[in-house]
Amino acid sequence: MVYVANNTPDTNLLNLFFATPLSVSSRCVLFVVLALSFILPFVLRRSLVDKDGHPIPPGPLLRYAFLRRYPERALQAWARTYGPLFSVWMGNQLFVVVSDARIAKDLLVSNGAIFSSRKPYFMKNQTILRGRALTATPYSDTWRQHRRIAMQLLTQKAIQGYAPVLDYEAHILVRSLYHESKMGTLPINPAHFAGRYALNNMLTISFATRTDSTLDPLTERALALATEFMDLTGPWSNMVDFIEPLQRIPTTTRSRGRRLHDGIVEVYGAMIMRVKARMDAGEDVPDCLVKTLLLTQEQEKLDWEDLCMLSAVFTLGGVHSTAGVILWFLAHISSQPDIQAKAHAELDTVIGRDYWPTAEDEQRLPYIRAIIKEVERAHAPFWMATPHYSTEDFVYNGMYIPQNTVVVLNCYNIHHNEEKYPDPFSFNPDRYLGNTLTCAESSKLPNAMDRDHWMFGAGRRICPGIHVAERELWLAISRLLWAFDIRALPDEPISLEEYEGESGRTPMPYRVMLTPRHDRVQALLDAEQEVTLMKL
Ligand code: HEM
Repeated sequence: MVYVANNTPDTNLLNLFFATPLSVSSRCVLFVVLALSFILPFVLRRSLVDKDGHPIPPGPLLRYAFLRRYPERALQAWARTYGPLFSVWMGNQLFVVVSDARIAKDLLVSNGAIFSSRKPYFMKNQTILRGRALTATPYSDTWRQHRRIAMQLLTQKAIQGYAPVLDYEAHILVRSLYHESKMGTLPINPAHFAGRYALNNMLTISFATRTDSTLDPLTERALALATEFMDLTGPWSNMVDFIEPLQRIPTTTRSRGRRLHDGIVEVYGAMIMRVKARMDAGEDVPDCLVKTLLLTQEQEKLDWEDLCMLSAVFTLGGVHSTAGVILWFLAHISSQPDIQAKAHAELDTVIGRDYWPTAEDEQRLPYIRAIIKEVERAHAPFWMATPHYSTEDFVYNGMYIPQNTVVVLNCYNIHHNEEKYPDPFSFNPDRYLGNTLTCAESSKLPNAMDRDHWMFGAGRRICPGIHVAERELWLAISRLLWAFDIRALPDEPISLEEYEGESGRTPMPYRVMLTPRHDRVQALLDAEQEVTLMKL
């Protein structure tokens, strides 16, 4: 299994000192640099004001080099102390943390022209993605051009074109879980299945292909790259991102980043060449991202790295995130028999047992929709979205946000706001009953407090995969509920607090029992077989 995260970023000073091959003098220099980063009093906090004397938002005095595991806990504690807009220094970088929906809208949406860039993070954006792949591209004409190209495949209309594929993959997901768990008689770890589901959807959209088993080497390789990406790209888990001298020494993290870059180019480069070979041979390759990229490469002036990174980004961004929500759903619902009973009652009344939910049934199943939105709120896979970066000085409510500040959307706090979500730590789908909007529609509401949640980020950088992700989640979750009674094992409690991953979060490995709810399940599942579209 490769879906288990390998969490060893350079978040540990001792690692850095003892695991890195350095001379004594280099160690001394490193020590001084680190000591300065940690100990220096924070003159800057007091002296950093704009020309009119506005101070930066309040925040902790100590300068942090990085935040350890579960940074949302520190952010929540600081938000309580310093308020919904506070600042914190990480090494040499000023962060402003937004913990309130209204402020998020004011800054990231209404002032999107200023708050839509990306910090040139050493690990993610310079070493791994080389400033490409949309998510690493600064707010610029290049970003606009790449986003336009990507969006051609991701609009509501475009996804209608491959709706049958999404439907089929959801079928295969439930079918594989059913058969691999020996018709629900054995406990099963759903991670690899959810991963392959999301992976196949992204492979179809990007490369017009799919994997045909969890043992397929491409499944292993692509999921491993996506896992490594999530582990290496936390917004503040890598010290090397914030202490520049460290970028010049050969740390383990730096080598992992370079290897990951090379792995992405190797794997996705080879897949691009396969699509090209099919097109050159006159095959009518179905519409997909790579076909679009190859057909427009000259006109759009895309180089080889652009092709590799753009074709990889759907898989890097759209696999662990979507699979993560499915895994959080199963983890949570497996100990919620009452909620399942209500969901099953709705399914039996509206859909019946001869067939299962399709994309068209969404508005007819309000309780299932509400469960999905509640999972997205309570278990968003990114508690801090992807940080934005300011490109101009800005003053907000008397607080100065200098140019080149990292702006973090603190979804954890926003999703646990008492005013918007009473009793926020309880899992209560009822809070979303009556909400008929998609996440994309909700993100455009004028009143920030009316929005369903912020799982897909905000403003001009909002996740471009929002439509396809919503469709995937709907099909997978509504069908898992239709097919199974989902139960945790009495002696294997599932943690809803701990997780793996530094940027995207997935639950710690767990097993559940998936017991078929009725005797129509097998017949329906066996109506489809696994197919191979193209062997890579
Ligand atoms: C449940 C699933 C998903 C979640 C929770 C999610 C979440 C996010 C978030 C929080 C961001 C950052 C937004 C911001 O900067 O404000 C983002 C960006 C992005 N997502 Fe997703 N995403 C998901 C699925 C997908 C899928 C399926 C795709 C591809 C088809 C995708 C592609 C991207 C890309 C390319 C970006 C970078 C956009 C940019 O910087 O302009 N995501 N996503």
